[in-house]
Amino acid sequence: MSTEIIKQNPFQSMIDRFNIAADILNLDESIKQKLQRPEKQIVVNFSITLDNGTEKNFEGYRVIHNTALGPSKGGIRYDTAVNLDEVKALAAWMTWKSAVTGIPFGGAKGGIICDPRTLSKTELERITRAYTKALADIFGPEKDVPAPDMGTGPDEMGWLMDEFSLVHGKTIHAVVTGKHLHSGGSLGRVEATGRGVSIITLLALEKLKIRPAKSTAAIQGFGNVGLHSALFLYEKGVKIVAVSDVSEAFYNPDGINIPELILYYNLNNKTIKGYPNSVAIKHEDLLLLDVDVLIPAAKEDVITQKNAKDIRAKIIIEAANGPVSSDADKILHENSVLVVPDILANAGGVTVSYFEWLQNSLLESWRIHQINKRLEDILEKGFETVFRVAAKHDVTPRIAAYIIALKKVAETQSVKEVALEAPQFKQN
Ligand SMILES: NC(=O)C1=CN([C@@H]2O[C@H](COP(=O)(O)OP(=O)(O)OC[C@H]3O[C@@H](n4cnc5c(N)ncnc54)[C@H](O)[C@@H]3O)[C@@H](O)[C@H]2O)C=CC1
Ligand SMILES: O=C(O)CCC(=O)C(=O)O
Repeated sequence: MSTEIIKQNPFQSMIDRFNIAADILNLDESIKQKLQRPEKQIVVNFSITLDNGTEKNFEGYRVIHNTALGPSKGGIRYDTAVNLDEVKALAAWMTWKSAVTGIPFGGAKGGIICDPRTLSKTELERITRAYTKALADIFGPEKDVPAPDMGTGPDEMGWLMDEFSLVHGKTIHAVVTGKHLHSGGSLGRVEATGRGVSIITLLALEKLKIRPAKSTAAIQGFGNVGLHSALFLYEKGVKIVAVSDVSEAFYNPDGINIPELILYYNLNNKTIKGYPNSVAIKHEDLLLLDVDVLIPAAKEDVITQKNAKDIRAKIIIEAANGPVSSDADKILHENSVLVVPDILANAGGVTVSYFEWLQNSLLESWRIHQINKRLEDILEKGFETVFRVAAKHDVTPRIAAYIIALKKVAETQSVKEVALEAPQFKQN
C-alpha cells in the first residue's frame, strides 16, 4: 500500500477552518450553508491565435464567493494547475481577508489554465483580452474588481482595464487594481503584499520577544510576494538564510544579500537559478530549516500532515494563500509553532488595491507615505484584533481570524436577507 498522503483539497481546508469558527459562533445552519458556497461560479472557454498562427483554446474561471460586504474583489491567476476547487477556495479566502482587515469588499478569484512562462507577451495580451471580453458583464467597479495573483501583474491588469473600457465605450480605471501607474495604478501596490508580510512578521517577532536584528528567516517563492517580503525584512535587519523559486532553492547561513539577489534576478530573466553566493538545497528542505521565521510565498498545501511535524521554525507567516493545509494545523499548534494565517498575513495587497480603487473612483492620486501609513495602521489593527480574539476564545490566530470574518459577513448577510423577506408596503 502506498504511504503517500493525498494532497488536501484547498477548498476542503477552507471548509474545515470555517466549520470550527462557525461552531464557536453558533452560526445558524442556513447561513452556514450560504457562506460556504460561492454566489457564482463562471467557467469560460475561449480561443486565441498563437504567434505561430495556430488557434488554441483556453479554459478560465471566475468565482464570486460573497458580496455581503461590498463588490467582490480578488486576483486572477495564470498557472497550469488552476482548477475550480482551487479558485473557489481562493475566492472564499478573499471574502474572509477583506472582512478581517475591514476592507469594504466581498471575495472573488479568477484563473486561466496556462503556463505564462511559455507564452509570449502578445499571446498573454490576447488571452487576457479574450478572458475579459468573456467576463465583461461580470466585472465592474461596483460589481467585481479583479487584481493580480500568481503569474499575473500590472501588464495583464492594464490590458484588462483597456479591454473592459473598449467593451463599455469609455475609460473605466476602477474596474481592476494592480495596474501600471500610467494606466491609473497606485503607488505602492506592486510591493504592497510583501510590505504587509514584513509588517506582520515584525509584529509576530515582537510577540515572541525576538529582535529582528537577531532573527533568521527562510522564504519559499521569489515572485512578487516573496521578493518584496525578503527585501523589506532584509532592510529591517532580519537575516534571510534561504530562498527558493520554482527552479532552485538555496541556503547561506551567513545571510543572503537580498538587494544583490534582486539585481541578479532582474538580469537573469526573473529567476534566481544559478545565484552564486550560496549552497543549493532541496526545495522541500527549505521548509524544514531551523529558522525563527518561515515564509511560504509560493502556493497552496506546501505544509501538510506529511511534513508539519518536521517544521523547526518558531513562526510561519502565510504570505501565500493556503500554504498550510488544515490537516497540518493541529500538528503545528501542538508543536507551538505560531502560524499567522494568510487572510491576515498577505492582506497588504488587497488593502492597497482598495486604496487604488478609491483613488480611481475619486479621481485622486495619493502620496506613497500616506499609502504606507494607512496600510500599516490597518494591518496593525487587524493583527491586534486577531490576537485579542484568539486569547478570548483560546483558539489559534487562524481560527480567531475566521471568527472575526464570519461574524462580520454573517451579520451583514442576515440583515440583507431579513430586508429582502420584509413585506413591501406601498407608499402613497
Ligand atoms: N500578488 C499579490 O498581490 C498577492 C499574492 N498572494 C499569494 O502569494 C502567492 C505568490 O503570489 P505571487 O508572488 O503574486 O506570484 P508570482 O507568480 O509573482 O511568484 C510565485 C513564485 O513562486 C515560485 N514557485 C512556484 N512554485 C514553487 C515551488 N514549488 N517551490 C518554490 N517556489 C515556487 C515561482 O517560481 C515564483 O518565484 C500566491 O499564493 C498568491 O495567491 C496573496 C496576496 C496578494
Ligand atoms: O489586490 C487584490 O485585490 C487581491 C489580491 C489577491 O488576490 C489576494 O489577496 O489573494
